[in-house]
Amino acid sequence: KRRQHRSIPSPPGLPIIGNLHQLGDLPHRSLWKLSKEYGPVMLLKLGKVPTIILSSSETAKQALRDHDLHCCTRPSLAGGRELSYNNRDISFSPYNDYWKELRKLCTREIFSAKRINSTQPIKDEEVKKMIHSIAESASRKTPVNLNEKCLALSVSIVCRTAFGVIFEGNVLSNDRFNKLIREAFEMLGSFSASDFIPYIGWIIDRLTGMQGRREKTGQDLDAFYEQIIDLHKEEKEVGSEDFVDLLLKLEKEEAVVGNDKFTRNNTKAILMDILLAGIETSSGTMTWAMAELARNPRVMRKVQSEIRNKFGKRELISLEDIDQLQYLRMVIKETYRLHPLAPLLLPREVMTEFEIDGYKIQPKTHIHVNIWAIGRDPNIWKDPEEFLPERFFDSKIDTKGQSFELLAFGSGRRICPGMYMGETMVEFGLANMLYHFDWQLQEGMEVEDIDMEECLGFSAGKKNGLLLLPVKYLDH
Ligand code: HEM
Repeated sequence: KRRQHRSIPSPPGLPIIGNLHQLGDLPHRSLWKLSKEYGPVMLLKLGKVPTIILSSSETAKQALRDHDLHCCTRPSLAGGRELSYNNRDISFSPYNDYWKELRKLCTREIFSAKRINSTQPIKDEEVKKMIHSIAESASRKTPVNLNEKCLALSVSIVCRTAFGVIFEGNVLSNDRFNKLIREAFEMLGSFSASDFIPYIGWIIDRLTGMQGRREKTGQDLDAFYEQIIDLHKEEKEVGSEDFVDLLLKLEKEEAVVGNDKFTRNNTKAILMDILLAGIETSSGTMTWAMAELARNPRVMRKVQSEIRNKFGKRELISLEDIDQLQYLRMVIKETYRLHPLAPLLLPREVMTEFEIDGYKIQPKTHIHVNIWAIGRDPNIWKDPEEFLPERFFDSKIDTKGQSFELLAFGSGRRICPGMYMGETMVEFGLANMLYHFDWQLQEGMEVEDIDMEECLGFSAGKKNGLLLLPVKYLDH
């Protein structure tokens, strides 16, 4: 009760910009350090915007479970607005009837286990292609860039299963596409002055070139969606339509979703969600897992033995097989703990006042949950900096949104709807890469030389290429 009258701990800021300068290049790390001094509920002023940072599993639980309904809308931010055709997608839409209906529709048509499992033959084909291309590098004894391999795998799986198009030879070149996705992520992840600094913020965005980059990224992505839509011009037989056909049908019928008449912009906004939310997250998780395994040869040997001893000689480790791979699952959980791809989740905005730890949180305040900090909390995890999958042995902690120690997919109403799609892609890709190849460091390199630098901004992917030498297992 006494605490209710205290103000929320808050690091001192500067006039106009408040605490913006304290975010640094890697905000999740800067905020983690600040939280050690100011505690698990911390109030920052980002320019004019009050922002709460939650850095413990207990405070995350209070916000995302106990008070989810008070804070499950999203703030409208310049980057998201530009790329989502004015928040017409799922991720950036405010909490309203449009979001509810759209999320339901996408869950039924694309995210459900039934839909995902029905696309397994496509995934089998794409994983076989990947194994084949890695095997070529193995026979030439040339290293493989795992960032690129994992990205190519998620791009081709998502483009084929969700958009019904084969990526290679049909849409953008690999290089241009990868750059575009990276740039889009940076746009969504960077703090934009116009969101936080009244009156002059938009001038700053113009002077720094931020506004120009945002518009260019928006235009390039728009051209990409046009290509996908063009590939869907021909009418298909009933029953053979894919997800894009369904969206185009909604447009044609002038369907009303929530209170919004469904137009071409709605279609494109939804394509953006799948593209940006689905590809980098899955490929980034696979890359981090491979980097950690390369740095921890004991764990690498153990996970490979599990897969190889269970299944003997196989062309492909199938999705059903993966149910038996308990240690692989632990390796993936440990990767989510240390390298969550959305380390601050997506921002939420408070709709009605509520309390966390006795502190009053006011409407319009933004909320970030620092799951990167929670993954390193020594009160929860013994030796938190160590990659130790065994910590999940006999543990009930999972990533489904009820274990607030491990929130890689978020929790509450805004939990990631693509969780099953993402998890199966990661498990399937990793199981096969680990089964078919041994992975060696390049000559002259030691495990300590593997760099673990993160990308700038809000998505914490691996910044530099992970180059490892594949050696075909069955040739041994
Ligand atoms: C390993 C893979 C993935 C990870 C780690 C991941 C993680 C996340 C996280 C942390 C959020 C924010 C949750 C919150 O704010 O509480 C999110 C939201 C979202 N994700 Fe994922 N995701 C993955 C895969 C996917 C895939 C494959 C798709 C779709 C193809 C997808 C679509 C979405 C969408 C649409 C949202 C916004 C949900 C909303 O605001 O209602 N994700 N994801």
